[in-house]
Amino acid sequence: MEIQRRVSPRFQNLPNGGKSNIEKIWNATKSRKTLNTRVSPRFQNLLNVGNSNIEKIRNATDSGKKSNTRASPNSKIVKIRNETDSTKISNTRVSPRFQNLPKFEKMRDAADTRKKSNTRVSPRFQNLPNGGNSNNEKKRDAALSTKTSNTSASPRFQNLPNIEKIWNATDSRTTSNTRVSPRFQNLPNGGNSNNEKKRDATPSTKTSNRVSPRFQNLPKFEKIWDATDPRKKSNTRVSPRFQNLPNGDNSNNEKLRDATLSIKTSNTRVSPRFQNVPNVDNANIEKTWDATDSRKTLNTRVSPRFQNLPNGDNSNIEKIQNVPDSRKTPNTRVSPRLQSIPLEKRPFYGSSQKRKTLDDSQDEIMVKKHKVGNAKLECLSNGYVTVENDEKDVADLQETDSKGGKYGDDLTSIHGISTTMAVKDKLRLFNKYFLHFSKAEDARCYRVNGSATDHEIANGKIKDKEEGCEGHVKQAKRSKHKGCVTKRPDLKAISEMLNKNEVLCHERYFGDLPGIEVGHRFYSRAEMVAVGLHKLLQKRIDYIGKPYVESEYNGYTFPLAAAIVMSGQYEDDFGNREEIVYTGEGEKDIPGKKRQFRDQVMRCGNLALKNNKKQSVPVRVIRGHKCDDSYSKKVYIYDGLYKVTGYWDEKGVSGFKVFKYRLKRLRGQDNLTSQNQVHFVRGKVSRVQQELPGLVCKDLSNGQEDKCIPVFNFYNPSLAPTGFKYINSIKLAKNVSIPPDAPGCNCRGKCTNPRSCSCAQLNGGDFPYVSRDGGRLFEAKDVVFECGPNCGCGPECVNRSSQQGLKYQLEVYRTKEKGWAVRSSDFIPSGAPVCEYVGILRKNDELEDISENDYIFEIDCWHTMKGIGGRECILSSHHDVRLARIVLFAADDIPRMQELTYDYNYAIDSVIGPDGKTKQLPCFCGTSECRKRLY
Ligand SMILES: C[S@@+](CC[C@H](N)C(=O)[O-])C[C@H]1O[C@@H](n2cnc3c(N)ncnc32)[C@H](O)[C@@H]1O
Repeated sequence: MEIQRRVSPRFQNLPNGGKSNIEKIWNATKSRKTLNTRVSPRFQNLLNVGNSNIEKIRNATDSGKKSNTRASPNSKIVKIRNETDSTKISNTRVSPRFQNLPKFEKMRDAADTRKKSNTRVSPRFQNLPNGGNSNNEKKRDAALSTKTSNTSASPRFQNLPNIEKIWNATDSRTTSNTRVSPRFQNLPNGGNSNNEKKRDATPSTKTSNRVSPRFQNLPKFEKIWDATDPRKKSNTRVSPRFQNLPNGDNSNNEKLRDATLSIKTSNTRVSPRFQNVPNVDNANIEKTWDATDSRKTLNTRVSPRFQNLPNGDNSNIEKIQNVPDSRKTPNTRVSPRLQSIPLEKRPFYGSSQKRKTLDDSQDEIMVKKHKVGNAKLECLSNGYVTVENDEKDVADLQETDSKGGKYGDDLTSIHGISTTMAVKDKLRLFNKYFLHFSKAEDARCYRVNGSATDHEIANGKIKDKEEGCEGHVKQAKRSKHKGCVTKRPDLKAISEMLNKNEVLCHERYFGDLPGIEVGHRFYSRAEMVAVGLHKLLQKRIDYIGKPYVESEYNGYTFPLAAAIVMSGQYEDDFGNREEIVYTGEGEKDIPGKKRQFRDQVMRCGNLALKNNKKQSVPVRVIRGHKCDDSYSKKVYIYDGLYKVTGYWDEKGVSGFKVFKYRLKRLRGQDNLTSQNQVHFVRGKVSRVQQELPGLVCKDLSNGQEDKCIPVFNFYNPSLAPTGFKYINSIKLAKNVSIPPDAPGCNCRGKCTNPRSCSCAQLNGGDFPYVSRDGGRLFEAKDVVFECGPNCGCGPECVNRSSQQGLKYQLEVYRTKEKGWAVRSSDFIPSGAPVCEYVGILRKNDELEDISENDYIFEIDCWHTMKGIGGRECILSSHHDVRLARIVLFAADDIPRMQELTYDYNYAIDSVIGPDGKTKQLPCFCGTSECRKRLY
């Protein structure tokens, strides 16, 4: 890049005109910082803040950070970090230990190894005679000065929290060479005379020649690296092993080596991200990062995303609880700009859940969750349904509403997280397991048949042994019929959650569930179990056989039904919007089949519904429909509370006795609308677009996409978006260039074997996507390495998931208060790539008036690498993280026609206008988590 030729004044007197690698890196880093996508893209500038349904799958924990872009509350910090760490980037000397790691790892590693290969002469020694200027001397000197620099933070960092100082000090050590070691400061001439320096250098030379037997087989560079790397605040620490040794044996080198070793042993530690994920492949990339990076100190923080994962990873939570308060929250890294803002008002780059779970009373979360179960008591004792009197229904529903919800005020939130968010989090957890088991399934299928997945088999994509293994297909079909072996990841996911007590409501209870509105869609029965809406996977009637606590149900007769599913499986079911005739359960020949083979009996669920009628206890009704979008091929919609108004028995279609129940929908509830009904039908735009009301543009992409992108404006049908040019790939400003294509993998067709695919290796030894639904991101990654132009695989390869154009039928529409927005008339599954954030890639200093520009997106993979969500950095053609593509992924399953949003997470009061005054913008996202102001 042109900018690489710029040499910092600091270094202009250095050998080679300062064009050493480090210089180039330094300059490149600066250029990285200035690179921005100035976006006037297709949807990205249309995405509004809100539900964050487009976010990184890695949860809302660290969502947002869009504010970093322009408001950039912490951009300064990010820049410092970039400056220091990015020196790593172009260091081409890579420790042999890491040569097989992805380039990115190498970069990181290289940063720390740069001293060993540092052929630059410390300015301090440039005047020494050649003899004193030997490379070894220089290296030793560098090592020494590096060590000492750990003891004090560069003035640049003195206002940063400790963690930052350490981090920055670590990486800034190269520049600290000019500082005088405190050891020498009292010497004549400040200890700076060359002779002194030489004298000082000599003893350390001697000691450094002594190599612990443990290290004698290591390459020399490694030894030096071990000894010199100052990550190692631990340099000053003496390993307990050595503390009692006589001084002679207690040499610094030994200590250093020991410290190094202890760092190395941390390789066996698993990144907190993975510790709780069952059977997860503990990607080397993570381990290496943990082991080699001084940012390790951050490992003590556990992302709230994972705190509720299996086993609770208590050890890490303990760590959090034990760290000083100042480090418990993301406030550990605070831009100087924000330091004057009180702690509670500082921007928080994550979900409110994260903020909450990091405080001291997080244990209450589970307690409160259990409390949700108390709702049963309240509903029952309210007796708010009377079968005879509809007016009373309304009154009772209103009464409970006015109390702040049917479950009382304390149950409208769970530890400060709205119940809506709690439900969302559970579904995210479910999806995480789902993708995990889908991934395992991919691997299993690869082992069995080389490539085909069961999903492909089930979808009929694999028909014969040419494409898949015939035996495997037959086996899959057989097991499906027997119902004995299930490979369905949704069932595995829910059993995992049940085993680990991770479902939202452990007890069943009656009435509405907080956080689940009428119209809520679930894409399998398993999801309903996860949130406690209907807790039986197989049965249609979810009932309570006897009360959990007798005293809570004075006088009520059990069993009592809590919820029923109408899935159209019963030949005798009938229902419209307000009234249902529901067939009792049992006595079918094959579970899951329709046919009755003997008389039904009045027990279990059937008896429960009868008791519901007698005691006026309402039942939740869920309507199931066929749905191609869904992995279960069904979708289940919550339709609200119904009362049982009558029951009888009759001869069913099969000639046997069946029980029938008439249920009537309680009044005063939201109705299912075209927005929340599953049978929402919108004609495919291509055919009926002319007739669609509000259509102001047939195809915003002007034919650049395979699918047209219509624009609707129901508020002003003559107003289409203006000042907008659609592009479908990043454009480069004149002075920005993209690196040459990286070498590719040697796979053919589709990449399937992670061991032989070099791109999978770059991703830590596995593919980042699961094959399901055309590729879904399995989990959030720091950087995703996709296959590129030099790879042998074809365009259908799963590791090109974000390169395959728009997969979903997007449309732009005008909102009432937020300007233009985007939604999809297709269902989007979690982890699916939605679209790329494209625009013109410019350098910072070429952006004018950024305070007035809402569409700038700073490209900086530190966001994703540090768990900041909202987007994913993708490298495909080249491997330069500074110029990664930014792709937006679905964080959750996104129902049709729901606005696509991500949380910009602006810090309140962080946006300053051109007049120097704070700018304010009310937020209209309408979510339960709304902070009321955008900024
Ligand atoms: C990147 S643009 C999004 C596209 C924008 N809606 C448009 O029509 O151009 C961000 C701007 O959208 C508007 N916006 C997005 N989300 C909003 C929200 N929740 N409340 C209010 N305004 C919002 C604000 O004007 C914000 O500055």
